[in-house]
Amino acid sequence: MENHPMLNHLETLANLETLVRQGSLRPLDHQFAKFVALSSSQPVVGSQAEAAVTIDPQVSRLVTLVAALASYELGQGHVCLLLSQIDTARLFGLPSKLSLPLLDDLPEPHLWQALLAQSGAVSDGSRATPLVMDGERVYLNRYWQFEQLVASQLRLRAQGGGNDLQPELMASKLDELFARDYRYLFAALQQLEQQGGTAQDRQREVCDKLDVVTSSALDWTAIDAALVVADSVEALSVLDTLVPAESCLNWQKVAAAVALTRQFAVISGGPGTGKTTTVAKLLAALVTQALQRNVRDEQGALLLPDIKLVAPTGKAAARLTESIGSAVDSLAVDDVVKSNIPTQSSTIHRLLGAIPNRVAFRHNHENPLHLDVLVVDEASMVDLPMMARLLDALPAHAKLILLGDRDQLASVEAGAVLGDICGFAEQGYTTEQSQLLGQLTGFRFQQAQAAPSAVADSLCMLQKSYRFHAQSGIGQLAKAINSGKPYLVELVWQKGFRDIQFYPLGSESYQTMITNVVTFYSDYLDAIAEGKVPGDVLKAFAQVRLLCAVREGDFGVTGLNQRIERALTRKGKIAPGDETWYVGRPVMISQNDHGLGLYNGDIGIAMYDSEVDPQTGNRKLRVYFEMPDGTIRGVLPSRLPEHDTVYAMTIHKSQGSEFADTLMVLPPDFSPILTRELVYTGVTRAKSKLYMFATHEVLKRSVTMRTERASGLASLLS
Ligand SMILES: Nc1ncnc2c1ncn2[C@@H]1O[C@H](COP(=O)(O)OP(=O)(O)OP(=O)(O)O)[C@@H](O)[C@H]1O
Repeated sequence: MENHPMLNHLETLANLETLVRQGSLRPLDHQFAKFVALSSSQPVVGSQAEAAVTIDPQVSRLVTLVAALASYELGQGHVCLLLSQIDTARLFGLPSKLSLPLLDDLPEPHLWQALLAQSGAVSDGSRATPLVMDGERVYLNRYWQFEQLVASQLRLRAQGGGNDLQPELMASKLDELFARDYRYLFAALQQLEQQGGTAQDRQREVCDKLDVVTSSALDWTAIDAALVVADSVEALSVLDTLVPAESCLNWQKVAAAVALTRQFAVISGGPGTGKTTTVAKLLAALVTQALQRNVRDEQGALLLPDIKLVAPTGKAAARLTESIGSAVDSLAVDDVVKSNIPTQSSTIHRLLGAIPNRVAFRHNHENPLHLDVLVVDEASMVDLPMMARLLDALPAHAKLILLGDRDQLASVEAGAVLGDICGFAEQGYTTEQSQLLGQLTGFRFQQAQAAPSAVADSLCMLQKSYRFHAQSGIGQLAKAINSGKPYLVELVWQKGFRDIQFYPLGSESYQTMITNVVTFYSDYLDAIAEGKVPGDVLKAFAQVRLLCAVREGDFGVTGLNQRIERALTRKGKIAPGDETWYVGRPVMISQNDHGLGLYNGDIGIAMYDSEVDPQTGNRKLRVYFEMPDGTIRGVLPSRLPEHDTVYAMTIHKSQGSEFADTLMVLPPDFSPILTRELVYTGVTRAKSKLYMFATHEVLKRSVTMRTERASGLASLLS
């Protein structure tokens, strides 16, 4: 009886159940372990295990624990459990006195692989088992399948796509679209003249504005002589010969060329590096190519690419609609080209056809999407399951372009798809791709040292920010944070940039933070009081946000929301009384409601309806939202899906948004949630001004901590 397998399952399960009761484990993890424990009692049919081991109690005990661990890791954002990285003293993040007894008579983790292979609940993916083991990685079966699908689709699409490319036509189109614009250089030179800039300063501006890469090969005496006499933008065109195209490298042009040559491309870059501008030009090139090809369908209609634009959240989709709209507007191309580039974006959920109360979507490989080109913005927010569903629904011929910032936080749910893909960016291009890109752009490329990954030819990283110039503290701070070197971050604060302000955390600065927030939020509340339309009120609210790293406590979203609410009430800006709902209450949706078209992360503000209800003679309080297409919708509070007050929000939830004034607070005690990616994401939400409230110590430690997400995607793509 002592070695009875069920007794052992039960023992492990009982331990796991205790952890659930203590709040250390999710009920879901326990349930999954229970399910796996049952499956594990089925030996592998026809295997050696069936004959020799049948149901080894140690195996079933181990597989039960591993199932709970894999499920727990998934909850932490990891796609799989890495057996080699199991810390026996900290299972489920527990202290060692609780962790070690869970292992009891189990062997050291380096022996687990062999034991797990004997379980009926584990396979290499060739059988329908709840767990899949791939080397040292253990997956929940569905997640293994998602990863396989994403990897195989990306590998496939990264190979081709340039077959119908017309290199000469596209090369001249790219030359036109990415032609040098001397206006920026002229403006910079004028500013330098006012400041008494030197020849060295002028040289720096030329290198920066014209993307010079081989500066030593240029005749700087002749160039400077031309610069000092140039009295107009046109006069700078002498630089066409003095600074020839071969000495420059415009990465935006390269990014567009990469996307022309592949069916799958990634354009990654920090805020304001021109991802949207580049994709607008790329779409113009694709439309031009189709117009010139002049292929018609049976009805005689011209065949033009069906282009769709999407983003993971409603907010991000609304931002994309706005930014691509203005990028397309400012393109120097024919109206017929412009009019065939869509500017309306939607959410990925909407594109895939969300079905209420179901995880499945209307579109999948059996019912693919109708499109030729798909642009996905804010791709760092797309988790592994969503990427898998998107790729599954993408028609075989379609081109997929991912835009995003690889340095931002990974998706809320499991995976770091964009980060994993971009890990190959430093490998360089293959000989074949270097030649093709050279033909398309006129630039010369260094070829990859070794055989690069299957996706390396699909990647382009944009480095130069057009939003944050050299005098911008936000840009410098973001760069320093990404370097992972705290002393560089410290140096940036010391330089005294006007757009960033650091407040060492303390009771005084805490009060300053609340006072600042109240002053900033007065703008949108005054707009309501002045009877402005909901669209304007939402715009005013979107100018400011307080971002927190954590949810609970005085430095978290919940505590700060209450404090801000009280402070605004004292100021007479809002009047909540005992009511949950009051005029001016801003809320964020935390649960998708497909029927209402409201999604997790959407922000609305409560205001009175402009019309009087004929029955009551009163005006109804509604919560107004901006929809992805830019329209405004008012919803009765009672109809809203789950939501929270949103004067303060987590940095996680702020992804895909930007605010003119961003206040950011880190808790006084360090915790593993505080990472470089978190701080970088928070800082780069600020467009004009950043106010940071933190201790130097916590900020320093956060900058050195990297988010690591276990996954096998990079190895499948290598
Ligand atoms: N090559 C360029 N020369 C001058 N200005 C540029 C260039 N590329 C982009 N810009 C300008 O920089 C700003 C940011 O560009 P864009 O919106 O394309 O960047 P983005 O990377 O998409 O930004 P975000 O991170 O906000 O999505 C815009 O005002 C755009 O007009």
